[in-house]
Amino acid sequence: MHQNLTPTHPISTPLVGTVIAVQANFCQVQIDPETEAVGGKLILCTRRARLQKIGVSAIVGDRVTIDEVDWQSAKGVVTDVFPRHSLLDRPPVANADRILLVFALAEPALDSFLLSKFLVKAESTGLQVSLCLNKSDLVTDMQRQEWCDRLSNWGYQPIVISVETGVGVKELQIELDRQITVFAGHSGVGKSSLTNALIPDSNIRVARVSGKLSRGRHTTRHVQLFTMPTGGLIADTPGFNQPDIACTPTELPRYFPEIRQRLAIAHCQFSDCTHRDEPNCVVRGDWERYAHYLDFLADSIAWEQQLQSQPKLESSLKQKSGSGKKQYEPKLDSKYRQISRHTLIQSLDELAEELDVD
Ligand SMILES: Nc1nc2c(ncn2[C@@H]2O[C@H](COP(=O)(O)OP(=O)(O)OP(=O)(O)O)[C@@H](O)[C@H]2O)c(=O)[nH]1
Ligand SMILES: [Zn+2]
Repeated sequence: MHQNLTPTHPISTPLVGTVIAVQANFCQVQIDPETEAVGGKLILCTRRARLQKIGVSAIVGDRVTIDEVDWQSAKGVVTDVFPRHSLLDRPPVANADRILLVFALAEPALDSFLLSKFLVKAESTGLQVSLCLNKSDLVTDMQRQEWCDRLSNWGYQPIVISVETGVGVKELQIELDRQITVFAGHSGVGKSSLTNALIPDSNIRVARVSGKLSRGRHTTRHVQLFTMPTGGLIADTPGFNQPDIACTPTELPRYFPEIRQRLAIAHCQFSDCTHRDEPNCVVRGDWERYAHYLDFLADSIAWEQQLQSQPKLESSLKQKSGSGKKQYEPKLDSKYRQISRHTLIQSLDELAEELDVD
């Protein structure tokens, strides 16, 4: 897969791809891998003026059509942004399929309360949540098994790996095939090591460039998707590292598989049961994370009270109802900022340089 090679025969446009990096009004789009002759190529794009006028912006993960491609310079124009099937706010990622929570079995020691908090935060996105336990080389088989059994009671089947020895890494890569996965987890668990293990040599350059870009002078919050050889895309971002409980007491029970299981087979007497001290509650009981639930319930009550005392914020996404499936339309910018052609070309070239595009 070579970048910036002019195809030997005409390519019919528009082409469809995924936005893998965004900065200001520019984005890098990876053409869908199955596209004939140009699949996998990276095209640096501006947004078509019409999209800019109506304020449609593209974020990382967006599916877009591109046109007016100059194959010599690998530059083009985004002509349309497809509706999103999911939207994460922090980090801003469209169409993510799954959150992969990475924790270490040791160094740092696995803290069940912190893990629980991360899990609740991950569940609150509504995306599929998977748990990956790294550094299996630092624990005995028995310790590993104990954690797996314990987490199975929480409703999770962890994927156990060791980036150090390579155990489980290939299997994880296959598992993440054809999806957009957002990595989350606190510092030191091995997220960066895992990202490097999952990205082949040819992409390491991108990872390094990303580091440079994230320190770049125009950059505020940078997210980038990396392509794995299996075709899956991963985002390793700092956005998830504060697992604060930011949901209402009504929402909280949905984020515990144990509670979901209990409520699937029985009902509490009160439909608005908080599962704390109400009579005939089917949730309250002798299960490991019930204490965590009570703790987070107190946080969620405080969060809701704080929210109610604040002026209502405008929703950051516009939900389209229809076919029964949730869809999110790209949000409209509140302002349309006119950029001079000179600034546009200059910024495009700067971005191209930063992204290391010839
Ligand atoms: N023994 C062992 N050490 C590992 C493994 N994976 C990563 N490490 C080490 O753990 C340390 C932290 O790894 P990083 O990849 O920097 O962790 P991170 O989660 O990206 O941390 P931040 O960059 O701080 O967010 C490094 O010293 C790694 O070499 C593993 O599977 N086994
Ligand atoms: Zn109850």
